[in-house]
Amino acid sequence: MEMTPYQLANNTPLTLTPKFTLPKAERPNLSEVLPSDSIPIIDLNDHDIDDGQGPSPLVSKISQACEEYGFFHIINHGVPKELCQKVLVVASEFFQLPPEERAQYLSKDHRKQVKVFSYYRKYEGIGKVTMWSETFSHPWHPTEDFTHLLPTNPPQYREVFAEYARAIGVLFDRLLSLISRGLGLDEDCLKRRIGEKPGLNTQANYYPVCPDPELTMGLPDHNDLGSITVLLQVEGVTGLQVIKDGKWLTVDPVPDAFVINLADQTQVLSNGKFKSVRHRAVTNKLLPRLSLGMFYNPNYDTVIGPIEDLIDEKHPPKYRKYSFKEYMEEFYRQEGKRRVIEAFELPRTLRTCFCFLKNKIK
Ligand SMILES: O=C(O)CCC(=O)C(=O)O
Ligand SMILES: [Fe+2]
Repeated sequence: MEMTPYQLANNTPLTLTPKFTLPKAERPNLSEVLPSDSIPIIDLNDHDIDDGQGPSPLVSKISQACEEYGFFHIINHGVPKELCQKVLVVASEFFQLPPEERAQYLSKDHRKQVKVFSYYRKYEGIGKVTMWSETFSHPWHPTEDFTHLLPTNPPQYREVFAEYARAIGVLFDRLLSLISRGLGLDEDCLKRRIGEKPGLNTQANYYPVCPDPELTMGLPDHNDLGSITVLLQVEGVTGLQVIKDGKWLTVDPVPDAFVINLADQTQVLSNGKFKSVRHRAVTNKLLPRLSLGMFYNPNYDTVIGPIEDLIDEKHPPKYRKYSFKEYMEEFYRQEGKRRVIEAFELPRTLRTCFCFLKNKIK
């Protein structure tokens, strides 16, 4: 049965024309992707009192997951199930609006706060290939600054989103504090280092049904930019994959869970102890998929670099200090390659020198 293709906001039908087809070497190779059984599921209700001997069982589990995977699920996270369902409904209704209604948000200008766009990658000899998805992105806090820019259709969008953002704000504080303690730091350390007035953005990714998922990608492989990401995915439709020991693993949705993934700034702040993991989203033949990421980024003026308490002779700094503005300039310079922190790595010879200078660079 022929399906009617999804109409992107720019009124292009999403079909397997060369514009949306990946060169052979870049295809997802789905038969080689492994199942996700091993990705940790962490219960936030676990025992969380430090007993004076070491971190609480909850903090130990989190820090182990951050070190080994940089990716984990959380359950019993305190965000009501109904609220998660409601936010997925309004986000998915948004993508069902007629293309001309979504088109008012179309923009390639990265400074624009509220925008609809599609990811693409440039390939040598081929040029741009557009990914099999559409993304709607906007800030999630402080709501009074941007709510008037959000859609009035679907009618509940603004209200549901504001409620979801409040709940996720509380969750971010808890996660940042658990991850900070997992690094052996005080609970406010990470949040303090990510700094004042963080850039809080959300991204709803819609992946329409694809006649041949082997030929396309929903979202190409990348690392997230900020500190941590809280991702909600619709249940029953897979698509997210992460790389572990050189192999792609699927991250199947776990009921009532969020996926937490560490992003580049946490890898740098932790001096490489905690991993920002490469991930991607593939497409599906039978069902469309929707994911909703909530991001917590430093603002442009914040200076990021390995936290001094984590540096000693055995752990010389792996990265130089940079402002988040510099990081983003590098990000845009790479045009989607998204291997940004590699540009801030210190050459090995310099790392040990920095140790001698430790007191000076504080
Ligand atoms: O759709 C997904 O599961 C992945 C989304 C993602 O990686 C992102 O928005 O950064
Ligand atoms: Fe991501």
